[in-house]
Amino acid sequence: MPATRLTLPSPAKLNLMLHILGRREDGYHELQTLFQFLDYGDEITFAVRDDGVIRLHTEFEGVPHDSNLIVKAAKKLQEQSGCSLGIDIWIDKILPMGGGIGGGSSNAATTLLGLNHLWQLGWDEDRLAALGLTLGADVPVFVRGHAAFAEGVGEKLTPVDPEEPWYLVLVPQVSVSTAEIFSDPLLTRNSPPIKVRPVPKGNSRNDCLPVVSRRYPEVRNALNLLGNFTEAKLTGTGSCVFGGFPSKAEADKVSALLTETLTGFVAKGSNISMLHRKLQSLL
Ligand SMILES: C[C@](O)(CO)[C@H](O)COP(=O)(O)OP(=O)(O)OC[C@H]1O[C@@H](n2ccc(N)nc2=O)[C@H](O)[C@@H]1O
Ligand SMILES: Nc1ncnc2c1ncn2[C@@H]1O[C@H](COP(=O)(O)OP(=O)(O)OP(=O)(O)O)[C@@H](O)[C@H]1O
Repeated sequence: MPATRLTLPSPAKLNLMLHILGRREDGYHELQTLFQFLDYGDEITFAVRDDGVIRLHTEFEGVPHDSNLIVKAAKKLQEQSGCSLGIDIWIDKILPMGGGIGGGSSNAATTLLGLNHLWQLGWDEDRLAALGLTLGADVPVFVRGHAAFAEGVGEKLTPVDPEEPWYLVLVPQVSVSTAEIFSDPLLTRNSPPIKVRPVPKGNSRNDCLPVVSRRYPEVRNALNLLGNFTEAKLTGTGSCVFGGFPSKAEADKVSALLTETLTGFVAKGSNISMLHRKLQSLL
């Protein structure tokens, strides 16, 4: 009997560097970025229904049911596969929204992979990643599940295996709109493309940082505080700020000092996403 119920992780990502090379005619930006996953994220439970209805039972503040990327992903997959089954969905949401750690994109990817499994569609990763890209630039890397150097708008992925340190991630209490940052006239849009592989050390800057820290004092403050202990970086368009440590104990020590005034968490960097590790264990 095939499974009819499944709980899957939906991990966060970090952008270890992010360079903006230019702007395309459709307004999207050409990037070079390095994605790594965190062993930290949401958990989504799926239960098959046979009446074709797609229902997300967990409410999101400020996100209507049909605008939720989980529901959008499920509906697109149902439409494009012609599947007559439906799904009940619940999520244990811990990832901040608008934090630059890819929560919405990750939820969409977990939904695509979870439903492909439960509905027994047999879609391969290429097809799921292509559908994912229509939902968001960050969805394909979560579908693939391997740390990657990304180009294009984030969809041309080359798997990489950077070090996997422990990270302290600070979560300033502001939601940053990705579209707002990408439309700022002061954004650097002319970084030279890196042509050498693997990406040489010294390229770890994030071109969004100056614009984000100018607009959001909370982010600037987090960067300054964490910068007293380690190199403090911005992920995506923020708001989250992170720094790497060689051990959990060291990350915990700094966390204990900083999280008196700021929210944050400690998590291990991972080159294979926990979603893929879980799916592998089901086979
Ligand atoms: C900046 C990153 O977080 C790096 O990981 C992502 O590229 C953003 O990915 P995402 O949140 O999935 O972004 P999308 O939902 O596709 O796009 C949100 C908005 O950001 C802008 N956008 C996004 C990605 C990109 N390469 N160029 C852009 O200009 C567009 O205005 C778009 O309307
Ligand atoms: N399932 C979802 N989880 C989170 N946000 C969602 C979801 N569905 C729709 N959204 C909308 O998408 C917006 C961006 O959410 P998300 O958490 O992906 O931001 P982010 O971490 O900055 O992403 P990225 O790094 O990909 O730019 C939210 O503010 C919310 O309005």
